[in-house]
Amino acid sequence: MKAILGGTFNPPHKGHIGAALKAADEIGIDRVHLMPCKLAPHKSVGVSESHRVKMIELCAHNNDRLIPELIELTLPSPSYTVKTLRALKEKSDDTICFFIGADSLYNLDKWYEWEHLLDYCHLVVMRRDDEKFSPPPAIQAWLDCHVANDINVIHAKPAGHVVLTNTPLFSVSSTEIRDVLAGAATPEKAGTPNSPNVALASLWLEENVREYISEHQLYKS
Ligand SMILES: Nc1ncnc2c1ncn2[C@@H]1O[C@H](COP(=O)(O)OP(=O)(O)OP(=O)(O)O)[C@@H](O)[C@H]1O
Ligand SMILES: O=C(O)c1ccc[n+]([C@@H]2O[C@H](COP(=O)([O-])O)[C@@H](O)[C@H]2O)c1
Repeated sequence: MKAILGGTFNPPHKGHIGAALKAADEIGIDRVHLMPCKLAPHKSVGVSESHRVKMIELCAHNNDRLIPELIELTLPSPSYTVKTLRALKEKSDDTICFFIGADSLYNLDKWYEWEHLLDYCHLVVMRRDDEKFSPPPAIQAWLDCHVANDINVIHAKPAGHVVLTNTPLFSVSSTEIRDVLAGAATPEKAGTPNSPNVALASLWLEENVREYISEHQLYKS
């Protein structure tokens, strides 16, 4: 069984890693593959693919439960997940558990051929915010048909189910980190080592990722 967290990872942060490892614990999988997209379908990305890959490799270097999965960089863009899953299935028959945050789940019906996602994988949903779990009606109706009430089902079946995990909340996003780093870069907002801005980036970034960002002057406004 292969667990995959797809993302833009611009930059990767401890929210991605913490939530994914807790979700993996919950479903009884040891390792999580971090899969950077080539071009996110609904986002513009200001940082090069090679920087995003390097930052993922640095995260994997820190924790042997994390493995980079770079298949989307070899596929045409944009990175539509259903196409990626098909490509993965051509390479290996492994059962795939595709991890997404609850915010991604809420928008799932906007994804390319979204109703076919479960032909190729189980979806594992990580909690993302404080609010009550409240997907829009179309997604809720779809969940009613596919949610696995017993976790063992994803070990017994090759695809077709959604697991709603109970992962702890990691209240951070790449957007917040980018904003903080861009703000800290301007003279009038320049952070001191004790400022909340710098503290937030230090708190949520892996140390070697923070060093990499600083060395390559990423996210400066
Ligand atoms: N703090 C978090 N807790 C749980 N899931 C998360 C968290 N951050 C990101 N994810 C999930 O990880 C996947 C990849 O996220 P992504 O790389 O877009 O990060 P992001 O922080 O949401 O980025 P951005 O702020 O740029 O939109 C998505 O499915 C997203 O929902
Ligand atoms: O397939 C799609 O249409 C689709 C639309 C939005 C996001 N995704 C995938 O979802 C994952 C998280 O995306 P994002 O934009 O939150 O970084 C990443 O692997 C994207 O390729 C996929």
